[in-house]
Amino acid sequence: MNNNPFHFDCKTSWCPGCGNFGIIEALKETLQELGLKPHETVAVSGIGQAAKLPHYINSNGFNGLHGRALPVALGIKIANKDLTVFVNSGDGDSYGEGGNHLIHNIRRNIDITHFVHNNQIYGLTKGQGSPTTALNQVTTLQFDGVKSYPFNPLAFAISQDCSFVARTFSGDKTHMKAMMKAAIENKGYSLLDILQPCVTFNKVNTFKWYKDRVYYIDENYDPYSKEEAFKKALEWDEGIPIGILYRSKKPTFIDQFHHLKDGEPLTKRNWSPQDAKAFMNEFY
Ligand SMILES: Cc1ncc(C[n+]2csc(CCOP(=O)(O)OP(=O)(O)O)c2C)c(N)n1
Repeated sequence: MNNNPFHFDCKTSWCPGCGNFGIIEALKETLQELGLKPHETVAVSGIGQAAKLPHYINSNGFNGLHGRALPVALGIKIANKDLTVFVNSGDGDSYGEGGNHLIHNIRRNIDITHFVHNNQIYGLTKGQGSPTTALNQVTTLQFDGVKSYPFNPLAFAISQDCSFVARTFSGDKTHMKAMMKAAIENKGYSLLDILQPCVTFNKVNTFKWYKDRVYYIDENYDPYSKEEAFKKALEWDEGIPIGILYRSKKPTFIDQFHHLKDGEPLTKRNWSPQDAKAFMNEFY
């Protein structure tokens, strides 16, 4: 008997040993420990193995098109600012097909949390190189190795003054929960990159590979220093820092529009045509 209100008794189509199991358990426990109720939360995703998560958790959910989780999450949050909205999607969905939305979500700073299940491969479509696959790594499609240079999501987010930038590892539940809690509590767009092995299609970045490299960021580290954060984000091969790399203080998207910020969530208002016009005028 599982007493977590976010627990949904169902079968998954994830492979035995997949990092997604640890991630969903950590997420359910974090949401419960934050005192949230399922009806107050929305899990949003795109397409992929990670993106199946909204099907397996007892919250509201929206499974969008590939790469389109962020604009859906943004729309939901604007429509009902009282909801806790989080995105769970893969590195392909988030940094490849959804890369353009990543840029503009960082700019807008909407108050949502983005959990990227980063297994450094396209899992659902059977092992092609993703934006975070290492250079020259042989995959099921790139027989001669990947010839595109890998994307560094954290360095990119830091360079754009993202509100919250952190990394964790799916083999460390305590750390994952601490990062998830901090990310959800942050007011603004929070990017949490979760290193996660794909046991079937990525034979390089295994549990052991990550375990041998990850190290905790020192507790005296100052996440408000952009220079330090950038240096941390560039570390990889000899040691992979996990923890909060960067925070920046800036207003959220909703806080900058009094029509959105003040009063009831949009979904609870009685709209007259004049109200709707005034509302739209603020945006254009
Ligand atoms: C526009 C579009 N392009 C490509 C696809 C095919 N496709 C579906 S899922 C996927 C890869 C998913 O990989 P990732 O986001 O890393 O998640 P994972 O399955 O590894 O969890 C691709 C390429 C699609 N459905 N739509």
